[in-house]
Amino acid sequence: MIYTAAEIKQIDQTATQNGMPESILMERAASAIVPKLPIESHSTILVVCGTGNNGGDGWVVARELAVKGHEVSVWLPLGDSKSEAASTHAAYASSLVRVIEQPVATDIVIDALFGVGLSGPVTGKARDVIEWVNQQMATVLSIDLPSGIPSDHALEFDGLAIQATRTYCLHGYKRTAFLNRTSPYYGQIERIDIGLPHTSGWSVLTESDFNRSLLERDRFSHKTDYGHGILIGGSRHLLGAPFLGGRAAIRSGIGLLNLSVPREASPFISTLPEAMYNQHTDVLEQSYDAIAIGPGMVEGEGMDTIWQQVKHQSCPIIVDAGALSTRRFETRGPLILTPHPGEFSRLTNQSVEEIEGDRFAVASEFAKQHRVHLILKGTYTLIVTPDGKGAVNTVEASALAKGGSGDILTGILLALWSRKGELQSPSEQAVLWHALAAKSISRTIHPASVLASDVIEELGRI
Ligand SMILES: NC(=O)C1=CN([C@@H]2O[C@H](COP(=O)(O)OP(=O)(O)OC[C@H]3O[C@@H](n4cnc5c(N)ncnc54)[C@H](OP(=O)(O)O)[C@@H]3O)[C@@H](O)[C@H]2O)[C@@H](O)CC1
Ligand SMILES: [K+]
Repeated sequence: MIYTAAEIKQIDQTATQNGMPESILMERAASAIVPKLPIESHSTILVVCGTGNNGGDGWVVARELAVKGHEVSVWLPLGDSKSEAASTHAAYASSLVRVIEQPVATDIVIDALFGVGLSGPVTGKARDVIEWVNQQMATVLSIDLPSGIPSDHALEFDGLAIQATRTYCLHGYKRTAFLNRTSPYYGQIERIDIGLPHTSGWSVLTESDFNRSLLERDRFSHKTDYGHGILIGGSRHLLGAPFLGGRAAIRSGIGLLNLSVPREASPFISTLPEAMYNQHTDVLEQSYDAIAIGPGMVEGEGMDTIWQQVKHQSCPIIVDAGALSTRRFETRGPLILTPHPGEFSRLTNQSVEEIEGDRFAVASEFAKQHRVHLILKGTYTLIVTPDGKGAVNTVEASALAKGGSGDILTGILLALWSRKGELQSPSEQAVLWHALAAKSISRTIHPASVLASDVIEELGRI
């Protein structure tokens, strides 16, 4: 689960009001973190504590490590704790550890300077403290967040934050763990359960969330059980995209596929004989289980006429690439938009920087406002439902950073949305499948060298 700072504060406050004091939550956090710390018996440890509750967590971790016999120093560069819970812990812990005035080089630095209480870019003496930590050769282990990293968005982040080796995120992840500008500071991330209830609208997708039963087939099934979709794509100069998308749809198990392509694509039809063909000028006579429109299309070239027909269908409609260029949100069935940040910038009139700096909020707001399913692509693709809730894909696959990848995702989406509503979260499963196939093929072909068609062939191998 992923939380904003305000959500964490609310959860914290509810717990406190119901008899679960912050000091106990700090105990819980520390007792869950300490066994996970990669510390050897001879390691020297410096815990850098700030004046808030993040510093309080640091104090309890320091105490526990000292009790276990480690050599622990605590540095309070910003002065004594201002929080009551942290002060209580500090009072006892300071009798067990060495409190130092000047920092010394150690093997391990535990960063408990700032957590979710940071507001805006770091000011004052803390800037020097962060720079000092970043100059050390030590393993840096951050509690909750790398200090200096904001929790929710990167819009005001000025680049000054602790570079962690590893970050232990308390209760849930923070949004900035999945933003391009801030995620590198986290190092490896690990979530720490502190026994509080989960209430977030955002979840994290990992490899284990991929539903492998997607690839199962009933021995008595028929092609119509797996859906009939149509992919409309291509333009005079972009003829490959619909074929990539169509092949991906078939490799993702679609029962029947129509490809609607421009007349100029005729020479390529023999490359995908498994599909049935239409031309863009044909009338959409049949009803389909899902429609995908856009790969390789450009505005003009009959797009408006095609859209007029498509929008009256009541099945799910996946809109990608060229078909995203104008704001078409009125459909009878579910609408699934799949923009990359540049396309999303044109849809929202916000800059790519604004989108990338605050993806979760911008994507959620847009999905709610237009009542659409949104797949905002990127290293951490967001999959958002019309209620503004969503998930972030954390299966990273650098092989997907090339032309053709989006067409493949559209094909997988078409296959999964065609399956007559039998699937839970077809968009999430499509994004995971796409990333897992790319990750899998990258084990035998270097990611720089992987072709979009290699990813398609891998879909059936994961
Ligand atoms: N439910 C949970 O998950 C639980 C979470 N817990 C922990 O509590 C942490 C949150 O603690 P928190 O709210 O006390 O804030 P925290 O991050 O320590 O920072 C506050 C300090 O930052 C300072 N400061 C602010 N902005 C600044 C700036 N721009 N530049 C410089 N300074 C700035 C501010 O200074 P002030 O404004 O007061 O002068 C204040 O001293 C959370 O991350 C987790 O570790 C657990 O303990 C319990 C359960
Ligand atoms: K921290």
